[in-house]
Amino acid sequence: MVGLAVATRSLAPARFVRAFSASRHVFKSTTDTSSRPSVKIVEVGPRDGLQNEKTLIQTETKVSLIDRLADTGLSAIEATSFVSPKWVPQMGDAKQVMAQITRKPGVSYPVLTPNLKGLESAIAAGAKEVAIFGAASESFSMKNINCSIAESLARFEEVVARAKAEGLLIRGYVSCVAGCPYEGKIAPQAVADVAKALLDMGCYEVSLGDTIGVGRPLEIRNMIDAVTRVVPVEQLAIHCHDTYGQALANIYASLEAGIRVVDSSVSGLGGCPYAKGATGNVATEDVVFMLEGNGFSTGVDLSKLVHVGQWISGELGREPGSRVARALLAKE
Ligand SMILES: CC(C)(COP(=O)([O-])OP(=O)([O-])OC[C@H]1O[C@@H](n2cnc3c(N)ncnc32)[C@H](O)[C@@H]1OP(=O)([O-])[O-])[C@@H](O)C(=O)NCCC(=O)NCCSC(=O)C[C@@](C)(O)CC(=O)[O-]
Repeated sequence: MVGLAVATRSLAPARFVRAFSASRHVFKSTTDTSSRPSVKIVEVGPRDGLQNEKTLIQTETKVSLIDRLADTGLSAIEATSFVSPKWVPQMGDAKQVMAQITRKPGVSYPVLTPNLKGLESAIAAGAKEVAIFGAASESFSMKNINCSIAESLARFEEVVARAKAEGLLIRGYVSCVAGCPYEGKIAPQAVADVAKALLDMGCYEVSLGDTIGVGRPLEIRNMIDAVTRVVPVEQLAIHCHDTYGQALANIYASLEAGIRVVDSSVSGLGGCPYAKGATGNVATEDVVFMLEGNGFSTGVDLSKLVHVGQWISGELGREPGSRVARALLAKE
């Protein structure tokens, strides 16, 4: 908790110092932050968080969100996606977003690219990292990217080859790792097969997405065990939606399995347009609070992050979705 306390003292308003101090007793304190293992957070709010918003959000709001997030210490911020605007209209300003953000040194701004057309646009927009996104469920793959799993992998091979030729980093996603909105339970082996295919084609990391938030810790652990038989745990990330309130528990189970990269969304924004009823990603504020209190270091300034979450929630006309933010703001 010392990392948090230090950040709070130097950067936050006095009321936050009081709020954090009041909650400090729940943590085991350590003075040596350098000895703490680090967990990388991939902030997906500007993409996964906003893609499902029904009302078109101004480009300048998206840009401001990304720039504010970069100022919290986050080192990876998924900025947008170069998908068909007919499929996801909210991401139709991907080019403008990439042109207007301030790229902070040390921060990566990955973007989603489902096909070569998206990749070429991403390259033209100056992206240095792209993400391809497959699924462990045939039905979800059809609904989300209009092709079978096998077709998607063949398509991704082309995307990866071209991206590598441009010197880009490529991240992979597997959706529906615990369940599918159309097929129900998904076998861990199906997840392992797609994850391995993505890694083999050249992804540096594969993020395991519980797209509809139905997984529970034991199921998530069994799924990770199946995946780590074919993919090194160091190359995995976990991506939890919080539909059934299991996200933090599932992340904890993933940490126990050795995963050290966690995707999350500021203020718990989000939901997938092709996964009806699924709520947002786990809130980044809640993940940071849990990790920092459990001996991990995230490099993220929680008080700044809470303010960013409060700001974007205000822009969207709703209360912050993070439990931690609500608790701290209530103390103001
Ligand atoms: C993959 C396609 C394009 C196939 O869609 P399609 O209709 O089969 O594609 P197409 O090749 O037949 O093209 C149809 C039209 O789209 C255009 N088009 C084609 N590609 C692009 C592109 N890249 N950028 C811009 N335009 C594009 C193309 O030019 C054409 O335009 P038209 O000739 O009709 O005017 C479509 O299904 C699509 O865009 N899907 C994206 C869906 C999506 O973004 N879903 C959310 C992200 S995944 C997610 O949220 C899960 C994740 C990652 O967070 C992890 C988890 O939680 O599990």
